[in-house]
Amino acid sequence: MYDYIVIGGGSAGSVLAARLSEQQACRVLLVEAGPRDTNPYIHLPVGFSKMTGGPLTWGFHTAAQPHMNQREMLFAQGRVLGGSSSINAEVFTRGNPADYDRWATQEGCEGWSFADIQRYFIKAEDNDTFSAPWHGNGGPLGVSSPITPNLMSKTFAKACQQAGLPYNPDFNGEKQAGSGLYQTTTRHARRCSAAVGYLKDARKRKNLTIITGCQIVRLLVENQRAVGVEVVRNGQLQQLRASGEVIVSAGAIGSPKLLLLSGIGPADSLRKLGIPVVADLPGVGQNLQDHLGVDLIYELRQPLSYDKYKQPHWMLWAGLEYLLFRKGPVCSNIVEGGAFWSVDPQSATPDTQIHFLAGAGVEAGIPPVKSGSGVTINSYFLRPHSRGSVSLRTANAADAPLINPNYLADPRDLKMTVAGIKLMREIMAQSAFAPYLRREHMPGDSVQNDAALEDYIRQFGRTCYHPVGTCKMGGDPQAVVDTALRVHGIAGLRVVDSSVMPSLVSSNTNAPTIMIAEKASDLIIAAR
Ligand SMILES: Cc1cc2nc3c(=O)[nH]c(=O)nc-3n(C[C@H](O)[C@H](O)[C@H](O)COP(=O)(O)OP(=O)(O)OC[C@H]3O[C@@H](n4cnc5c(N)ncnc54)[C@H](O)[C@@H]3O)c2cc1C
Repeated sequence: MYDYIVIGGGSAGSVLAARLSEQQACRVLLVEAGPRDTNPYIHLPVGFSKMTGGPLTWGFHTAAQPHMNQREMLFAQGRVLGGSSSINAEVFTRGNPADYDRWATQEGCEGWSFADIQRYFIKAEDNDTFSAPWHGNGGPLGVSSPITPNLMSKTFAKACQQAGLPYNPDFNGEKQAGSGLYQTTTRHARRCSAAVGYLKDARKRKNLTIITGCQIVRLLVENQRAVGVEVVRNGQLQQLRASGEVIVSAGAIGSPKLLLLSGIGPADSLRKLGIPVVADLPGVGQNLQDHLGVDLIYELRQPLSYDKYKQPHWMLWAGLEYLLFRKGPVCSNIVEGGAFWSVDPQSATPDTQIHFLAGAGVEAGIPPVKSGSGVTINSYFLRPHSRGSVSLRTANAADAPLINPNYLADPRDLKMTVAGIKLMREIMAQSAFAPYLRREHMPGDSVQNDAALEDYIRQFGRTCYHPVGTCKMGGDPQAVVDTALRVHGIAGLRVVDSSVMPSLVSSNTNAPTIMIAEKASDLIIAAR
C-alpha cells in the first residue's frame, strides 16, 4: 500500500515523485509505461534530433486532418522515464506573464496568475547565467546558455536585428519580445530532463518506488474515490493501491485516455464503447490545443551548419571535442536561435515564436537539402483558436487514442501562420545571411502569394509538440479539474501535467508543465 501513486514519469510526474517523497513519512510509487532513460542519445543535447520519431515515443499519428489535406500527421510524445522532457528540443521558455494572468482572470483559474506562480518557476530552476528577480539558482532543473553556438545561429540573431527585432538576451526576463539565442534545459553540456533533474537523487530514497515498463490500464474507483490502479505486469492483471491520492500525470494524450478508460468522461461516448460510467465529465479529452509549426529550409553555399557532422569523420571529430573539452556540436540542441514577435500590430504580447535550427532535416518527417548543408527556420502562432480532441478508438488500453488537433479549423490560425512565414522570410533576406545562403529549398521562390503559402502550410505544417488542455482546469462545465487540480466528482484523484492548462502558453511547454507540478506538490502536501 502506498500513500501516493503517480502515473507517468514525465515532466510533471518526475517532479511530483521527487517533491512528495521529500516527505519522509510518505510512501510514493511512480509508474512509467516506457523504459528507464538509459539510451545515450537522451543525455547528449544533440540527441534530440535522433529521437522525435524513434522507439522512445508512442508512435502516434493524428486523425486525418480536415484542414490539412486529410493528412495523418506524425505526433511524437515521449514514452520513457522523463517523458517528453527526455526527447524534447530542450528549449527553455516559460511563456508570457500575461498567459497566466489570462488563466486567472478570464479562464476561472484563481491562484494561477503570474504573481501566484512565478515562485514555482524560480524554485525549479538552476540557471547558469541569470539570477533573481527573474531566475532561480540551485533548483533541480539545470538551465544553461549556449556553449558554442553555430555561426549560422549567430547570423540569425544579427539578421533578426537587421529586420527590426531587437536583441533580447533573456526571453524569460522582464521582456519576452525580441530575438537571440535560447537557453536550454541542460547542465554541464548534458540534457537535464525532469527525470535527471528531479529523480537522480530522489530515487535513492527508501520511500520512493519507481517502476518502469509498466502501463496503467485503468484507475480503481470505489464509491467515487480513487483507491488505486490496475496494471498488466508479466502478462498478469494486478492492482496497486493508494491510501492517499492517485495522481494522473500521463501527459495531454495519456491522461484523458486513462480517465476515459476508467469511465470518467462524456457519458454518451463511454456507453458507446461499453465502458461503465463512473463520472460524467464532458470535458475529458476536449479542448485539445497545439502549436502548428511551419518550416522553411535553406540551402547553404558552404558546409557551415551542423549538417556536415553527419559525415563519419566530422562525427568522430565532434565526439572527440565533446569528450575532451565538453564543447562543440554535441553540446548543441541544434535549435539555437529564437525570437518572439508580433505579426499583428494589435497583439498586446508577442503572437509568434520562431526557432532557428543550424541544420536541415533535423526532425522526423522534415526533408534535408540535397547538397547536404542547410538551415531551418520555423514559426508558429502562439495562441491558436482551433480546438480539437482526444478520444478512444476502442476500450482496449493497448490501442492508440484518436488524436484530432483539428489544426486550422479556425481561419484566423491560417492567417497568422501565413504572416509568420512572411516574417521568417524577411529575416532570412537580410544582408547578414547574404554570404551564406544559396537558395530557399522549401517552399522555394515559386511559392509567393497568400494562396500558395496557405497550400504549403496545409501540406507541410506539423505539430510543434505542445498538446495541452485535454483535462482543463477551471470551474465551467467543460473543466475536468478544479484549481487544486482535483478531478471534479471523484475524491482522491488529481490530474497534474500539461493537460490541465486551460489554454496554451505563449512558448514551449516543458517549463510551464514543471511549474504546474511544483505548485501541485505544495497543494497535495498541504492537503495531507
Ligand atoms: C519531440 C518534442 C520536442 C519538444 N520540444 C520542447 C522544447 O524544446 N521545449 C519545451 O519547453 N517543450 C518541448 N516539448 C514539450 C514538452 O516536452 C512537453 O510539454 C512536456 O514534457 C509535457 O509534460 P507532461 O508531464 O505533461 O507529459 P510527458 O512528459 O509526455 O509525460 C507523460 C508520461 O506518462 C507516461 N504514460 C502515459 N500513459 C501512461 C500509462 N497509462 N501508464 C504509465 N505511464 C504512462 C508516458 O510514457 C510519459 O513518460 C517537446 C515535446 C516533444 C515530444
